Amino acid sequence: MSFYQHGLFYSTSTGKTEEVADLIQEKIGSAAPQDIADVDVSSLASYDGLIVGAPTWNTGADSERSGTSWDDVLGNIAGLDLKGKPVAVFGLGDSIGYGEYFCDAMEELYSSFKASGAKMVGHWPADGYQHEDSKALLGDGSFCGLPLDQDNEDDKTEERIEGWVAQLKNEGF
Ligand SMILES: Cc1cc2nc3c(=O)[nH]c(=O)nc-3n(C[C@H](O)[C@H](O)[C@H](O)COP(=O)(O)O)c2cc1C
Repeated sequence: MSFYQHGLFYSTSTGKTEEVADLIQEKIGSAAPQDIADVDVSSLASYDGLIVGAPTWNTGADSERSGTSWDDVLGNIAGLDLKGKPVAVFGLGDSIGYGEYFCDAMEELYSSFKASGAKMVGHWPADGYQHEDSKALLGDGSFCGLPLDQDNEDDKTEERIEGWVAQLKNEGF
């Protein structure tokens, strides 16, 4: 029996990231997903590990790409002390309609949590996606987290989550 407590936090505009958060919860067995809008971000420090997810909107902007409540709290998160805590990012996007900007907002979550000292886990190979480009690419052929495309590839989502969750467990999550 594990006494680790993992938190799962998301934001959404049209509900797709919330649906995916529910599926991730089912596969990993974390606590119920919470909308980051309903949370005092200082409480994030009380978890043993975090999974955090956002959609990408605000195409073409330099920052605040999620278009959701994350945009208001990422600065505060960067200032928290999450030293050594495993944190994994997922993102929702449209790899065809917005193929130059696929899941860009993942990069903003990644950078903010990384600045807090968190141990970033859950990088994911970019093979098998249809995007042209993304800020969330790390330069080594991987994304900084798990991108999911409910607009074009929802048939791949469950398998991707299962693979990612298995990887997180191998990475000490
Ligand atoms: C106006 C608009 C802008 C969008 N911009 C992007 C984008 O820049 N990059 C991307 O990957 N997806 C983009 N998308 C797709 C959404 O991220 C995608 O539909 C996502 O699943 C929505 O998640 P949500 O329902 O949780 O808000 C955009 C969608 C709309 C309608």
